[in-house]
Amino acid sequence: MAGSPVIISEQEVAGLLQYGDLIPRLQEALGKFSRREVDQPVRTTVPLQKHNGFLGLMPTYIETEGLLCTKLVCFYQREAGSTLPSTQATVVLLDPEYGNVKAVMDGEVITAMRTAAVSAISAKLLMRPQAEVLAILGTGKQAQSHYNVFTQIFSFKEVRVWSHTKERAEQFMSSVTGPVTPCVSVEAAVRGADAIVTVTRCTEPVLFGEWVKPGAHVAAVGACRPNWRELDDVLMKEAVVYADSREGAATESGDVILSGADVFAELGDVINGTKPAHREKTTVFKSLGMGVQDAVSAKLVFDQWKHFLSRKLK
Ligand SMILES: NC(=O)C1=CN([C@@H]2O[C@H](COP(=O)(O)OP(=O)(O)OC[C@H]3O[C@@H](n4cnc5c(N)ncnc54)[C@H](O)[C@@H]3O)[C@@H](O)[C@H]2O)C=CC1
Ligand SMILES: O=C([O-])C1=[NH+]CCC1
Repeated sequence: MAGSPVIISEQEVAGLLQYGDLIPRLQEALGKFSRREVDQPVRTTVPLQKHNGFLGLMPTYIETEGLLCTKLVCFYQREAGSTLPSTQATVVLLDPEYGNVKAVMDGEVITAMRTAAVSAISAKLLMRPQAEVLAILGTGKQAQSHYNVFTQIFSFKEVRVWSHTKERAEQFMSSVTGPVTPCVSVEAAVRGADAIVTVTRCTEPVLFGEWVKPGAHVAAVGACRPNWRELDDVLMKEAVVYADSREGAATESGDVILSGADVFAELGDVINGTKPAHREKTTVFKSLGMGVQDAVSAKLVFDQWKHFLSRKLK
């Protein structure tokens, strides 16, 4: 019989989700997605014109796991200096047999951590093993989660960060626990970098191919609308381009659509061994974010939550 849904708060999700559990589950899910074992349409978006944003609906069903889930995410192009959040997300887990809601949980931590974890998987597969310098463009929530996971699983000698405002760069520097070099320009941040993460709210290119070291790996995380850009045409055309979802990139990514670049493979194809990882070349991983990533993250949270509850009741 269907019970009442449980509500899991942002603090609880943060306490229950660990990169060590998340990364292998996401890697497995990306492989399944590319083997067409997941029902997950491209995100539906409803424009919120008055507020310069979108509501994204991200349903997913993995029949073999009995996993039915949807995320609701609002994302905005905020004015410079706005203190309002640029994304707000909620994840809903359902029982596929009864159709009832099992859990409603905060989606902020899930969105921050699963996106960074997927970028880390792209770097694990596509970055040169001897990579020494990481550059992060942007200093918001995604910049923080990317800093955390990249410094946790790789050994960079230097991490550089660029922000379009000095205040945001200072805030970022004081919020992270490890060393970081602030840079005055994008060019200064990315010249000579082996890995570059773009996590800005830019709608025009901010990262130019002429500055990128040949053989570098770029995880391009922002610019999730067909007319938004973070990377220029030179970089998109020179690099081997991978995406989380080929269909998603063709529908939502301004960097892919407006540059006319080909998507060589999905990350899942590399995981499945059906497409090669061109580590020796300049690579771009175009991340749009997928419902399947939220679904497996939410299942992890819910399973952990039930585990702790049953221990408490003993
Ligand atoms: N691929 C995916 O799965 C996901 C992508 N995103 C995208 O990642 C990006 C970052 O998200 P959050 O960190 O949550 O946002 P945030 O608002 O916390 O941080 C955005 C950063 O971009 C900077 N920025 C804003 N306007 C800029 C401009 N015109 N030029 C350069 N920098 C600018 C801000 O100073 C800040 O450092 C957004 O584009 C968001 O839509 C977010 C969630 C998931
Ligand atoms: O996957 C996601 O949650 C998002 N992608 C772009 C904005 C939010």
